[in-house]
Amino acid sequence: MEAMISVPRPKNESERLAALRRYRQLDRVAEKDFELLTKVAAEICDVPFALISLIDDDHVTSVASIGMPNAVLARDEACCSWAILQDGLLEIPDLSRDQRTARLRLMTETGMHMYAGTSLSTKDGFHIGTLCVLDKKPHSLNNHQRELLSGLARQVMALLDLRAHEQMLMEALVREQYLASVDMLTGLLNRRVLFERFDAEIDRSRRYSTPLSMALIDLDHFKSINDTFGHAAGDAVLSSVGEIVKTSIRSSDIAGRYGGEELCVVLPQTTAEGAYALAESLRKQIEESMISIDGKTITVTASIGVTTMQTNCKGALQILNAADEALYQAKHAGRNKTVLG
Ligand SMILES: Nc1nc2c(ncn2[C@@H]2O[C@H](COP(=O)(O)OP(=O)(O)OP(=O)(O)O)[C@@H](O)[C@H]2O)c(=O)[nH]1
Repeated sequence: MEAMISVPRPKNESERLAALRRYRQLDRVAEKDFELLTKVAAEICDVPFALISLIDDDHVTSVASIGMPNAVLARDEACCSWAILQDGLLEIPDLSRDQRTARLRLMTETGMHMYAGTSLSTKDGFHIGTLCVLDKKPHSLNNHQRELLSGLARQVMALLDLRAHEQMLMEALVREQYLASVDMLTGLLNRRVLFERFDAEIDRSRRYSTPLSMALIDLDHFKSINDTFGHAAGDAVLSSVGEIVKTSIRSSDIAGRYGGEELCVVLPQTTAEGAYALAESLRKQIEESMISIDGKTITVTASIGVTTMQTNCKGALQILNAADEALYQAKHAGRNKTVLG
């Protein structure tokens, strides 16, 4: 048996692959809109099969199809790999009579005989995939069908562009929302979002009569850490404490940076005892942590004020004041302590 022909790569292959990556998520989305376009292609060309394929480094993946299920083929096994080598339509009226395709499993195993595929070309001219039609009977398309198939490929590309843009916008939005809500140093919520979420939790707690507690964490003698080791070291300490807090709380808890070296954890559906236990665990973890910076190891302790929302609570400020008062007592009692107010 003759060996299968290996399909040459386009001259601009690496740039072509980079262009394809801009549409990276789309090969996982078999969308109804794309399927409809394959159906239209099959109708126009009066054939039972049509596919939209994206052509990656080694594979050709059909992302939408009619008449056959979506599949992944090795690049040397796909007619589409030949189609992207040229501009315009590649038409092979009988695969068995063309030396490029006569050995393809598509032909020998599934009995496919006719192929017509047109490249999906990006605005900068890279052929990232194809819209193609197939038939088990050998035949050619007429000029009208060729023209419509090429026009339809441009519509497929326009839809791919639209989806890629939507995706980019969504990612940018998620990134913006993240940047606008997180304190970069500690990785916890910033003060504004912390208070928005805190207010919402107060409302929820009132409505459902569930407990709500909070812990205010203040690093001890932080000024002397800055003075001794430098501001960058102080930042590293804050970042490390932020990480301890982030990894110790539940996903329903809300942790934020309240002020310079003060962190705040809002604990929905948590009693005073539960909040005290969590605060103690945080305090111990902070005390035991060794923060290495520039070959030096820095240790730090924290004082924590814990409080829980009372039934007659007037709002966030009242809870914060109570936690602050408990924190003051923790500092007054010698620091590295948790006080329940
Ligand atoms: N490195 C660094 N330092 C900060 C940051 N925000 C606030 N600080 C410093 O934190 C220090 C807080 O000092 P103080 O309020 O006197 O409190 P303290 O030294 O921790 O003393 P006690 O709280 O009483 O134990 C100040 O020196 C601030 O400049 C920050 O983002 N990075």
